[in-house]
Amino acid sequence: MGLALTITDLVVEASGGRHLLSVPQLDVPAGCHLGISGPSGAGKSTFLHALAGLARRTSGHVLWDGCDILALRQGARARFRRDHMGFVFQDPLLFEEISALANAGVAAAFAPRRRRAAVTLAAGEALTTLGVPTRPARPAATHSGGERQRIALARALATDPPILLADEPTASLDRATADTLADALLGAARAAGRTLVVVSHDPALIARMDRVLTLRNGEITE
Ligand SMILES: Nc1ncnc2c1ncn2[C@@H]1O[C@H](COP(=O)(O)OP(=O)(O)OP(=O)(O)O)[C@@H](O)[C@H]1O
Repeated sequence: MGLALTITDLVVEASGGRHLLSVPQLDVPAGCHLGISGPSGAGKSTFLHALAGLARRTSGHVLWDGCDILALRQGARARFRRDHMGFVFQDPLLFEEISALANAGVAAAFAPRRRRAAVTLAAGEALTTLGVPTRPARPAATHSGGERQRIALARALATDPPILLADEPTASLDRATADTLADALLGAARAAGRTLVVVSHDPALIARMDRVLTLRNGEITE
């Protein structure tokens, strides 16, 4: 099941003090599929980074089921991300020399010892569900663009995170491949009631979200 998001008085500043992002209040229920759109430079990636506690010079509150990620120290934030969040980016960011399964299960190396086998198992299951061929094993570099992005999605799902954060997940894919990835992303979110936040310029992907926020100059317009 997903986590609910509550933001109050969130401000992210540039080093000179300029406001890159300002979100006075936002409530997103658990399991919601939230789309973030807006022109280039509007603050979309900054918003996503703030949700994960990764943005610098941040003030205010970002609560996931009541836990304020901005109030946690660095180590606790990293553990919160590890235990609750899966990330997908425009670039799949794979280790090119190792297999799809080794990539999808890479979180096992960082998981608590008792969870490692489950992460590896879930990685294999996610690849199967997403239709990524894994046998015979071959380097990730030899997989197609669409497969590579689905390997990245399987990697995000292997820890069974209640929150999925995606930044332009379809931007490097052609239309048909982008639609397949969108099916996979939304299917994975829906299957486990995950809270999904997707930053995208892709109107077809954004149109499939439960709710869409448009960012302009660092401020939200619904
Ligand atoms: N550390 C920083 N210092 C100063 N300016 C920054 C910093 N990080 C981001 N910015 C600026 O903040 C604005 C928002 O950046 P952001 O990457 O969030 O935009 P975006 O909406 O995701 O854009 P795009 O769609 O092009 O990826 C941009 O003008 C960017 O140059």
